[in-house]
Amino acid sequence: MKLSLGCIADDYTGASDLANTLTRQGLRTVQTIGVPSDDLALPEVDAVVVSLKSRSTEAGLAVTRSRAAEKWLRGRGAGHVLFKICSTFDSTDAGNIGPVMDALRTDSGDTIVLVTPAFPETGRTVYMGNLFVGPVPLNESPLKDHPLNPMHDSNLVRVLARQSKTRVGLVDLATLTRGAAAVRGRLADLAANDVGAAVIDAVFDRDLETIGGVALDHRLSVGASGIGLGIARALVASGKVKAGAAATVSEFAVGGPAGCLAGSCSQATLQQIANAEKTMAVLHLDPEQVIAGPDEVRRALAWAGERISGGPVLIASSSTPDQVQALQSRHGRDAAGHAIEQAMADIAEGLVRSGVRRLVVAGGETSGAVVDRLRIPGFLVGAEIAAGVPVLRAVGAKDGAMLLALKSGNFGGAEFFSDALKLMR
Ligand SMILES: Nc1ncnc2c1ncn2[C@@H]1O[C@H](COP(=O)(O)OP(=O)(O)OP(=O)(O)O)[C@@H](O)[C@H]1O
Ligand SMILES: O=C(O)[C@@H](O)C(=O)CO
Repeated sequence: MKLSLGCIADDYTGASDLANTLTRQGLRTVQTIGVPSDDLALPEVDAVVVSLKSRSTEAGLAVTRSRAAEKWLRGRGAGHVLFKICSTFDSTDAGNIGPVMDALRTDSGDTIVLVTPAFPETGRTVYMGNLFVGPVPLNESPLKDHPLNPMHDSNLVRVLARQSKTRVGLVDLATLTRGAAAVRGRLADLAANDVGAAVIDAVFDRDLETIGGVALDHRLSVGASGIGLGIARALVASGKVKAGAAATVSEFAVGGPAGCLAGSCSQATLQQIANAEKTMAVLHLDPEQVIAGPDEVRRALAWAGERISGGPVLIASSSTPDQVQALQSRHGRDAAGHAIEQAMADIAEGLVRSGVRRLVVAGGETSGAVVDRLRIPGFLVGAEIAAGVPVLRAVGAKDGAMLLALKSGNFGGAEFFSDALKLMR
């Protein structure tokens, strides 16, 4: 297997978002959980998205894991590697986007790296280096209240410069609009001035197509699904990937009981949970009790056990920003987050033990904890539930056939949970 594109995603929902985008553009794509072991039978594919849980870990660990993934991908022939970050640039001044980018740039030998989290289909656009979420700058969006990576600066040149050892420059929309040659010229000027990373504006998919073509001159790029779309279209346009070759994923029904878990506290998820109350049984965990010990997990599993044969259930730890802040001030941000993630993984494990084979999970970190606990080594991409969220069919799972949907916190429409289950037969 010789890969046309290798991808390293810093969380699992982000990985399935990217795998979805690549598949929709015609690339045969598989999402793996971590660096695949040699005995994992992978189908013939154009792209592999290695999912890491490295967005919110200590930066050194994120670097080590990302380098191992890059080595594996290069070893399978990937000439270009995309480091997939969040379309809302989730990170702190300690990392991890800058440190991982720096390390991968050194390994790849590139003088300059293109960086853009733009993903217009989900309202993420970049102008003059400033990231917008829908109509508002990042720092005015709900991301300012993110439980792990609150974003208070929308200027990505500044944000990345605080994280990276290299100088960071900008390729603005005016340059991009003049075409690929103008972008190449600007990159050459920046590189000549010792700038190692260039944030590039993008507002429309056509901007990403230009960016994708230029990115393939290099061995590394950094961004969200939008740049993935651009690169995929460039690979197809250049004939390196045969258009429409994407494998059709088996559609056989998995059936049985279905469960949903929400650990995301994003505004979008809170609204989706409120709407789910109309169509399924919903249990709101008491986060304080989750941290106190295992009884809250037992209570949740007993509650689910009484209802699951009658229809899908949703179990949520999600709270409002004020409640999240209060909990974090009592227990610490990381300790609270970790305890709740592990409780969600315990609940997922219990649900699967009781026969659930269709599972929807909301939240990147939450999804990471759940998928790790279920020891699922990889996924093939099925139908698209919402922009950036596909149905995933597990490959090589010890529990046999299984369908999952891993929803990024901010993604999906108001009825996401029922929309997902309608497609997860
Ligand atoms: N009630 C709560 N109070 C404090 N923290 C919580 C609560 N419920 C969940 N959490 C934690 O908040 C974090 C949510 O992160 P997660 O990545 O799962 O969602 P997200 O950030 O909205 O999604 P994404 O990363 O896909 O955008 C997790 O660490 C989770 O354990
Ligand atoms: O890019 C995004 O917004 C998502 O794929 C994601 O990474 C959220 O965790």
